[in-house]
Amino acid sequence: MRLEVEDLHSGYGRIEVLHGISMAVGAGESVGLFGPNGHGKSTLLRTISGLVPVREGRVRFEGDDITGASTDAIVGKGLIQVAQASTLFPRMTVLEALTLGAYRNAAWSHRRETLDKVFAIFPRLAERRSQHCKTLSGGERQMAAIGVGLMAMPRLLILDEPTLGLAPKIRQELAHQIGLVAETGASLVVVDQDVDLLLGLCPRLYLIEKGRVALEIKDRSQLNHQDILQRYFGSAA
Ligand SMILES: Nc1ncnc2c1ncn2[C@@H]1O[C@H](COP(=O)(O)OP(=O)(O)OP(=O)(O)O)[C@@H](O)[C@H]1O
Repeated sequence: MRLEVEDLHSGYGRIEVLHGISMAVGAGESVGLFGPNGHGKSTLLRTISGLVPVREGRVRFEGDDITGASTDAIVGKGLIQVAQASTLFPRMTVLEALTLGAYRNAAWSHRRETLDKVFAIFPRLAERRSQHCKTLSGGERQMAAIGVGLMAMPRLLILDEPTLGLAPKIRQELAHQIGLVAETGASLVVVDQDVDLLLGLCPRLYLIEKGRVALEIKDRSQLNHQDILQRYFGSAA
């Protein structure tokens, strides 16, 4: 298993947000997380990445126990969480930001080949390599944020709502590109509100409700969209 999360508890101050989450991601597997707003998806991702402390439970990455490890150590192992696109370095060019993404030791010596792969997945980034990040459109900025993550040569890439706020057409383009990212061999964990998009990308999904795994969908062919809506919103509207 690339990632194993066992009975994970975490939260902020006196509030516990995750009440014992267990989940796993295999090598090269793409796993989707969805569920109502504010029920702990981002907290789960941030706890896995070491940004929020673990209170109870275990996180293992490629067999190593990384519970309580520093974010540096976690990133060093190739567990990469893509930053919010809005926090991309505004004054850097696309090329500078991408190059910075390769700072991890293991990735630096491969940065030229990796850059070619990133440009092959995201041709718009190649076209805009000299443009400042702050002048990119929302969709392009998201592509750049994922590109920066890819430059670190991730073993597992975490995407928290990559299509948030994007128009349907650009959302489709990005979904296709995330599919190409999955083909690079990196495992993916993707949170998105767009359940159709997740179903297209991820053979396995977890529904997160009230800080717990409410449902694991192992075979998407057995579940149609209506069923998910029923489960998710309490109606098949
Ligand atoms: N930095 C923080 N300090 C205190 N409480 C927080 C913090 N971040 C999140 N929370 C709270 O933790 C709970 C879970 O939030 P979280 O962002 O993990 O949910 P989510 O499922 O990712 O929702 P969304 O889809 O809206 O991002 C919410 O009640 C939220 O208000």
